[in-house]
Amino acid sequence: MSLFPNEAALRLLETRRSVPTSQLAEPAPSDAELARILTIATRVPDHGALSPWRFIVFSGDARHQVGQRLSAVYRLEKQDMSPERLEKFADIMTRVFTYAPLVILIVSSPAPDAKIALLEQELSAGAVAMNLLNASHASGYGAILLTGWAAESRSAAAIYGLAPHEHIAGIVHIGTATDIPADRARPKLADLVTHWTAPE
Ligand SMILES: Cc1cc2nc3c(=O)[nH]c(=O)nc-3n(C[C@H](O)[C@H](O)[C@H](O)COP(=O)(O)O)c2cc1C
Repeated sequence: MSLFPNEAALRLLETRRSVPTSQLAEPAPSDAELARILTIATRVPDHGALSPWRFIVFSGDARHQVGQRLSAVYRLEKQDMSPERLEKFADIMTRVFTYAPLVILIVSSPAPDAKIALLEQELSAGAVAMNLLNASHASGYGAILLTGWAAESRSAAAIYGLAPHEHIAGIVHIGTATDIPADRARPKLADLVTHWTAPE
């Protein structure tokens, strides 16, 4: 017996693609839509039911305010860069959370003393990211998962208030797509799938 066969859901999964931040505009999901998207995002395989992830949401002015702080610590962290490059990238950091109207950090927050392997907990955070992208798509919004310095730097992590054992699994930018981007070439299944058979 199937729980919930749904051709429309399959079509939805088949059509999801990332929307570049340059094509993400207002409006963002409403608070109610966002609550539903995030609830769906948490519906993931999670060995030990640890919920080893959490979200930090940036909207409105908070996106500019965090950008100012990111830019300041970027300047401190990258003092070996040439002045021109430093200026260029520090300026980008002021804007890096403002391209889309809504930005969500997925924080991998593994339970420090759990018996479940760290990799399994981090994979669960990856599953959260994927569900978040699909739920955004199903809600009629465009989204993309990005990383980069703002996701990797420990100075940036301090700005978000991460604990030492936490990491950014991804930064998801969400908005209304101004255009439907062309799909990229997808991997050929035949290159990826083998069927194991027992040796003779
Ligand atoms: C963990 C992770 C981090 C990523 N970081 C970036 C990034 O910083 N910049 C980027 O252009 N794409 C990044 N990507 C790729 C995009 O999220 C996306 O997969 C790609 O644009 C292809 O789009 P698709 O989702 O339609 O396949 C990342 C993907 C993953 C899984």
